[in-house]
Amino acid sequence: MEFSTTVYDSTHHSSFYPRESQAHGLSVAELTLFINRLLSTLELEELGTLYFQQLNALLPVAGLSLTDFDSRWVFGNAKISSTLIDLPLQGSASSSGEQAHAYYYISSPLSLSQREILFQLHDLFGKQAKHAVSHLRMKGMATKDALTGLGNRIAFEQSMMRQRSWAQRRDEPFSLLVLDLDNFKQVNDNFGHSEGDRVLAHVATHLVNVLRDEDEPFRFGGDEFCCILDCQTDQQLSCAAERIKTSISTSEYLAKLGVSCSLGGALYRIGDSTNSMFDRADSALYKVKNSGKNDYQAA
Ligand SMILES: Nc1nc2c(ncn2[C@@H]2O[C@H](COP(=O)(O)OP(=O)(O)OP(=O)(O)O)[C@@H](O)[C@H]2O)c(=O)[nH]1
Repeated sequence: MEFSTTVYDSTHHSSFYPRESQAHGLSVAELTLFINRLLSTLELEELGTLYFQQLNALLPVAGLSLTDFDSRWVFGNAKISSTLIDLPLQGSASSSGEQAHAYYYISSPLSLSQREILFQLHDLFGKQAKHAVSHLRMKGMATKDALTGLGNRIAFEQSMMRQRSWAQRRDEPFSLLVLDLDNFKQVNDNFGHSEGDRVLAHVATHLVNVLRDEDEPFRFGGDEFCCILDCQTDQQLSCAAERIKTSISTSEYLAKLGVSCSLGGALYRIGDSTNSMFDRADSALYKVKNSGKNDYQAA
């Protein structure tokens, strides 16, 4: 079987590809692993899973199986040879606008009818995959705050539901921090709304940078943010809060505008609803607000 090196060179993901010497006779498991790794970098796992699962299930109907092909997805253009079928996947453009293709390297000649079946299956599942991608994009838009890129209130509610059910099953608490900016209104009043927007985006970047991967920041609304944290004790929660406070208070940009932050935190208690946990953290926050701001209190 011949491999076109142009295909390898034309991708941005060459490190994910099996070396040429390994590329013959890939097992379905290896192929799936490889596809999943590639797709996970493109944030299109669902698309790939849907497409290949369904295609895989139906290929035997046509007397074919994935072991007949060395199939892979790449972005960009590739040269098509007699040993290659290139099927662009509609609606799968990457963020840079390139489209995903499924390439089938054919180890043995296909009959015309086999090719025809492959094209039809691709067409059918490609369309479904396209819908899946649109759905994911819409879901992303519905749960993201457009200004900061953080999860919005809907995402917060969803995440709290997951965390609470996990905490109940595992009997492991988690934590919630509520953060409200101090003196934010004066930025809008003195420098305009767009400067205020810049401050909100700046704070969001600080949260993303300072939190661990397993912790999640959200914009709750206005100048209020929430963080769901993998902290299981008051001490861990207080450490995380201090890290955030230090990060915000050492920003020269925010200091120049006179903006700091107040924080309230609550640890999950068995039987807590999202509201009861939020209310505890929020009352701690308002105690801080009423006693001079720019500090942290636990509930
Ligand atoms: N620029 C901008 N401002 C917003 C946005 N959403 C809410 N605001 C403004 O944020 C301000 C929030 O008010 P407060 O929290 O009372 O203001 P503050 O000065 O931080 O008050 P303290 O919390 O007591 O320090 C209001 O002026 C809102 O108009 C937004 O998306 N962009």
